[in-house]
Amino acid sequence: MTVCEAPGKVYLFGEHAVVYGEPAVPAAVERRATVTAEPREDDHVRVEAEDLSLDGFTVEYAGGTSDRPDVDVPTPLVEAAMGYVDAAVEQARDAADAPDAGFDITVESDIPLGAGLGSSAAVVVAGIDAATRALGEPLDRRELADRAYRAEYEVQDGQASRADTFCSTMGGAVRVEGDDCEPIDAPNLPFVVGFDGGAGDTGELVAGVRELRAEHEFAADTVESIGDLVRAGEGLLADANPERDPEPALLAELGELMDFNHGLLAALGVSARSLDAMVWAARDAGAHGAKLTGAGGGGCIVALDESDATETALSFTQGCEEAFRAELATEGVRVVEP
Ligand SMILES: Nc1ncnc2c1ncn2[C@@H]1O[C@H](COP(=O)(O)OP(=O)(O)OP(=O)(O)O)[C@@H](O)[C@H]1O
Ligand SMILES: C[C@@](O)(CCO)CC(=O)[O-]
Ligand SMILES: [Mg+2]
Repeated sequence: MTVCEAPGKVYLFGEHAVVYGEPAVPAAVERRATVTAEPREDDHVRVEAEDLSLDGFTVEYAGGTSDRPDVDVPTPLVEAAMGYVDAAVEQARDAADAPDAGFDITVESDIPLGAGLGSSAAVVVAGIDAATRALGEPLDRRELADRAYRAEYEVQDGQASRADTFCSTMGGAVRVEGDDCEPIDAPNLPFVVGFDGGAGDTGELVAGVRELRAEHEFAADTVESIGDLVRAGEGLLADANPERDPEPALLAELGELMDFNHGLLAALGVSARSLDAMVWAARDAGAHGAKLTGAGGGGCIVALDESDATETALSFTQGCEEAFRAELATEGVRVVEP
């Protein structure tokens, strides 16, 4: 039995635009998915997902092979819930040249699903790492990140960038532009997260932006403007001393870019009333900046505030179900039990 865990992430800048080749800067945070992989004698995949909630109810089931004969939940829901785990297992089988390898998989996670904190990427990264190690074929991090990206790309029908999975694999802050993925040195930024208790479907939200971008040149220009904003932000990070707490002036400039990024994402149709309410509550409380994080449509915002004011304000904001400080996860995917 092998146990691996991988972190979720927040986007400082660049979600959605990164799907179209613009740069993005996500940062891993200490909310993790833990996957246990135990090889089986047969070719079945049995999955127990303890922390799985879909559309307001919890799905708990044990899955057989991909047609899952022994679950009592309608197949489309099961496929929606377990698509990422299935894709991770397929990548592990391919990497180990073991097409009929069976596994008992357990997934536990403290990353809210569909909330913009990269739960899918963390599950896929930890799942591939645990399954390949269980087969005696551990992957180096670059191949692991690449295979995890291919898994998300498949599940999301081609609507995925490398950003989430590279960030969850490597930890820390990273810069992704197309196939160019690199860790970057960044100061430990004071992230505060607000969670509305809801969720958005990444594949659907990305598809919506793709359609808008194809239909209107101004939407394509908006995506390019996010890229310009990200390049400005990474320039600020490059000039900062990663060993020291960020200067107030840096936080103010980063926060201004975050505010602008949120506005552009809202123009692309991926914000929501609850996200806007939390963003404005954070700003009114004195946050340097605030924006939705991830695919949007519901879920989480991320703000910069070294004080407790934003976390307190969010906790009293109607529509905010949870507010918490998100510590930078400097370590990416790691082995809990070899
Ligand atoms: N604990 C878990 N157990 C099993 N599957 C999970 C778990 N957490 C997430 N998933 C899978 O990931 C899906 C959510 O992924 P999705 O990309 O839509 O949102 P996200 O990754 O949380 O947010 P974002 O992609 O915007 O950062 C769930 O529907 C489920 O298929
Ligand atoms: C919306 C998106 O940019 C981030 C989702 O967390 C999709 C992706 O990059 O795969
Ligand atoms: Mg995701």
